Amino acid sequence: MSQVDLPRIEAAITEILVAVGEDPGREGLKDTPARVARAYEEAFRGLHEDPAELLETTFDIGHEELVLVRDVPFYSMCEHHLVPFFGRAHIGYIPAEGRVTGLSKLARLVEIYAKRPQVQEVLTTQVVDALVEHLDPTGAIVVVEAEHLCMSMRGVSKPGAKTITSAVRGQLRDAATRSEAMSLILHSSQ
Ligand SMILES: Nc1nc2c(ncn2[C@@H]2O[C@H](COP(=O)(O)OP(=O)(O)OP(=O)(O)O)[C@@H](O)[C@H]2O)c(=O)[nH]1
Ligand SMILES: [Zn+2]
Repeated sequence: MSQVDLPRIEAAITEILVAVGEDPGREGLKDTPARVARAYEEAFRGLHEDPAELLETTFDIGHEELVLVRDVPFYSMCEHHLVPFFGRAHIGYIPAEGRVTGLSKLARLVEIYAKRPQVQEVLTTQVVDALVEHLDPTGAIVVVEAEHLCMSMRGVSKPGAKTITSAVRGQLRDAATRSEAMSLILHSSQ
């Protein structure tokens, strides 16, 4: 069973359509509330996913240097306007005692926090703090670059403006290590 109250979303969307002056009974809109409910279920599914479970399995390969997965695309929903913000996340960490997680898990971790009503700064720190809490790495870094549709399609109307946020923990706060990670990340943006 879905953990999301789909009928409640459907009723709310019907109300919104009426409120903006539309006819929710017309042909093109009759399935829209149900479609939007399913789309919201997908857009907010991270609320029901557990990062502890995701990062439960680690394996020891004796690697104690930086591991960085860059250019992980994501789509999230701005919690102020409920419109998308989207871009790329870069996730790096220095494994403690050689214990690493699967590379895909780093991208899945971004998904867990992106698929929620969100602000970019919080997305960035939640991902880095989950790495620290569940992998206990020597260091961790997360950089997020995104375009916010609430700034592009409405309001200030500045399409193309990019917001960049970063969060660093542990040894990656040291200038040399941080600069190595940042140069690998920036290289990807060329
Ligand atoms: N810091 C931060 N701000 C965000 C994010 N997403 C949207 N915002 C901002 O949230 C603010 C909300 O401002 P309000 O004045 O309450 O809302 P508003 O009248 O719709 O503001 P405008 O977007 O300027 O029209 C706006 O400045 C948005 O640009 C985010 O991820 N981080
Ligand atoms: Zn917004």
